[in-house]
Amino acid sequence: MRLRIQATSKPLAGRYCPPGDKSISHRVAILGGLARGTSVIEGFLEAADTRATLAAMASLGAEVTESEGRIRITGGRLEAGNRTLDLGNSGTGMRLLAGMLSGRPELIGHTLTLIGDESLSARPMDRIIRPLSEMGARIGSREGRAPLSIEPQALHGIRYAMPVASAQVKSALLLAGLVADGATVVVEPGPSRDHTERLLPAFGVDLLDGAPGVGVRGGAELRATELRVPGDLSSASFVMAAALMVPGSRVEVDNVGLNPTRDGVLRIIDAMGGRVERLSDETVGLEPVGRLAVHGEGLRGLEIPPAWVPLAIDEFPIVMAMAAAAEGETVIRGARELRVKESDRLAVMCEALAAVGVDVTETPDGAVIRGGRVRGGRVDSHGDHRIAMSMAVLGLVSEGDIVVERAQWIETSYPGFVDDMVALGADMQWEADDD
Ligand SMILES: O=C(O)C1=C[C@@H](OP(=O)(O)O)[C@@H](O)[C@H](O)C1
Ligand SMILES: C=C(OP(=O)(O)O)C(=O)O
Repeated sequence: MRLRIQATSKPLAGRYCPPGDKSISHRVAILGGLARGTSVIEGFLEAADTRATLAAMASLGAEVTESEGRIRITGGRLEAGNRTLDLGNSGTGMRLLAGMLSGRPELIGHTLTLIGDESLSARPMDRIIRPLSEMGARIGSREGRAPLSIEPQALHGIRYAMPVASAQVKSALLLAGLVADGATVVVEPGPSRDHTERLLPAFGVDLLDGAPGVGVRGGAELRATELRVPGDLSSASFVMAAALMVPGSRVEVDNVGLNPTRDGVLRIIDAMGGRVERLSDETVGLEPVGRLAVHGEGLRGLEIPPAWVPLAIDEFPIVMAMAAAAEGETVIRGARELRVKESDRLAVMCEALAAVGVDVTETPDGAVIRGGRVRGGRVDSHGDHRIAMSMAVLGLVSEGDIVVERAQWIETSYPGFVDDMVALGADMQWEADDD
């Protein structure tokens, strides 16, 4: 399916509630499946990635039911069996499950195979295989890539200094550490999202302060819990960018997660001169959540401090789209990690921006974007949800239409994206492919 976007003639306006947080939903599916009892989860993200993780836990024996917008997960009894688990497009699902499964005592003697789609099968898994193997895990791979075949083994804790800030690596090790002998401690080179650390205590697991790292001691029994998943700031950032880019817009964003380990996009918007008011702040359960008002009053280019990159790692495609619509030059450095996401996001965004007439130069670890004129044209999502949504947002301020081919990949993280944008006044429509 392709998505056609017309420049909007009127400001965007209204109140908007983002879908549930993807990172937290993955973690809740896994921890709920491990915990004894029934966990009740409100706001779980209904999207392809999180459904894949939930389905994997169900095929490992967790009971999952859904009613009245809540899911109930009854866990604590993983079933042995030789199974193939399909994680689709989801790096988080594959890496966290690999960590969780690699030491499960009830699965020793069996082999679990983790597979994914073409994009996921090209992404590096050696970053988890190496430290998990150090703990005693046995994980086969195709030269460090999926499919992964996991033969659960008794594990021992390690102290691991991570070479890159990655919440997926950190979480894979902490999940493995839940059943390892002794303490497992991870030390990051810089902060990455800390949802796993916030959730573990809610499921009855004490964290170890391994300053400057964080850890767990093996053997804790997880207990079911009730919690509400906040709205996803990464998904909301597409709508926020649209409101910032279309002059005169005012959009209120409700119930959005404001965890400081992943609010880099708010820092970037602020440094671009974008006006985002914090109307309220509260802590819902374990995570800070708030209500924001976003105003379309213009943006200017900036040099993004490399230290902010891990705090906004998934927002770079939309930041690049904002930079294209901003006045002046934006410089991105220290963002090589973007090359190993669902697509090579530096290459693909630079190609897409150039295709719609933006003056952009790709660099080995970033890009230089000179904002101003966006002519319009046809681009391909490269099977990457965030590329599709970023280019769709840019279509709102482009001279001619932007057409995004293979935009159905939006389903990966945000199936309601087009409906939400249209409800706020955007002009975008699905078109069937020609053939
Ligand atoms: O832990 C998580 O939920 C995520 C961590 C990030 O990946 P890395 O850990 O590879 O940086 C991010 O890109 C991904 O969308 C979600
Ligand atoms: C990188 C992403 O997800 P994952 O690594 O889970 O595929 C993303 O959602 O942008």
